[in-house]
Amino acid sequence: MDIGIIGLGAVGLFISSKLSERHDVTGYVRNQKQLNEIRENGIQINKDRYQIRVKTIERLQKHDLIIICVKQPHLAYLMPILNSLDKTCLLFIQNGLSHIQMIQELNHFIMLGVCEHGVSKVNSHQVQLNGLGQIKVGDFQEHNDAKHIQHQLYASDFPVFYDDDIIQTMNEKVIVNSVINPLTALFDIENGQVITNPYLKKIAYQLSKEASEVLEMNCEKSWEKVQEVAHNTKNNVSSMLVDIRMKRTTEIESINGYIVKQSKIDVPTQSNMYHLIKAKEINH
Ligand SMILES: NC(=O)C1=CN([C@@H]2O[C@H](COP(=O)(O)OP(=O)(O)OC[C@H]3O[C@@H](n4cnc5c(N)ncnc54)[C@H](OP(=O)(O)O)[C@@H]3O)[C@@H](O)[C@H]2O)C=CC1
Ligand SMILES: CC(C)(CO)C(=O)C(=O)O
Repeated sequence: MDIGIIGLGAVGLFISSKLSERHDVTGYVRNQKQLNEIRENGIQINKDRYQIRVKTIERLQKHDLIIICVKQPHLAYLMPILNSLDKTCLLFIQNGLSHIQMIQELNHFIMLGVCEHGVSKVNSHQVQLNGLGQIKVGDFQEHNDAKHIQHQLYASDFPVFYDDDIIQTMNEKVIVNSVINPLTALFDIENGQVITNPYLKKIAYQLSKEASEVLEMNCEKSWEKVQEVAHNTKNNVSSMLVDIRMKRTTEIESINGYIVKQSKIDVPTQSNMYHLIKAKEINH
């Protein structure tokens, strides 16, 4: 397949490299320095090197599939650029849920994805794989072809699965992120401490409960999932903590902000997380 990948951060670099083994991959970046470094060094994951074509975003062209791996705050900028392309398949891989509204306006076949790999960016052309997980993809609208595309993307060392209820899976993930991400970002701690510190664990439970009520999910199952992810990724630095450390805008609007906006009931712990992270962002 001819595949374009927008955003060569942790997730984009990882996906581009793995797909480049079987597909024709073009990565799109927004700064010339990163472009030069990838052209010069290729992409490095742990000790392996991969070569892909790389261009700046202004030169985006149509591909059979375009995978969008930028963070939520950067999606709005891409909307007119994507809409100027002839109709094709777009796959959005973001944490959070606020993009669901935005992408409805796109005149393309749209798929959504959930990334469960643990990857962190070492520098502009190098990522570290902390844990091989999987990617789940599903159709956003009816009559799409996510199953067919999933089949083409799948490889045993790069598992991609079809999910016939991707929104449900994204709801489950946003609950986990609404607990782990702000707590780790506020206290500058690794994921595991959210459940090993007894005081934080109480707040974590309250966050999980509020989010589950708003999204009409089973509270106990959600809490089990939060604990499972916190345990399995106990030594990870969450993506929100990475953003806070790098003094970048976080995805709080699309995670806790989304839950607060969706809520018809009072969700004080979720609302507090939202305001505390926004307060930290102001200091950047
Ligand atoms: N990292 C992880 O393990 C996981 C991440 N996710 C989710 O995946 C998404 C991506 O995360 P992650 O890869 O960690 O994020 P990163 O911040 O590492 O990467 C995002 C990349 O997008 C680039 N970018 C932003 N705007 C543009 C643009 N207009 N054109 C081209 N490139 C652009 C950024 O460029 P620049 O460097 O120039 O700013 C950056 O390289 C997020 O929603 C995240 O929550 C989900 C699961 C796990
Ligand atoms: C699951 C978790 C919390 C893993 O770090 C994540 O998705 C993130 O950091 O955004």
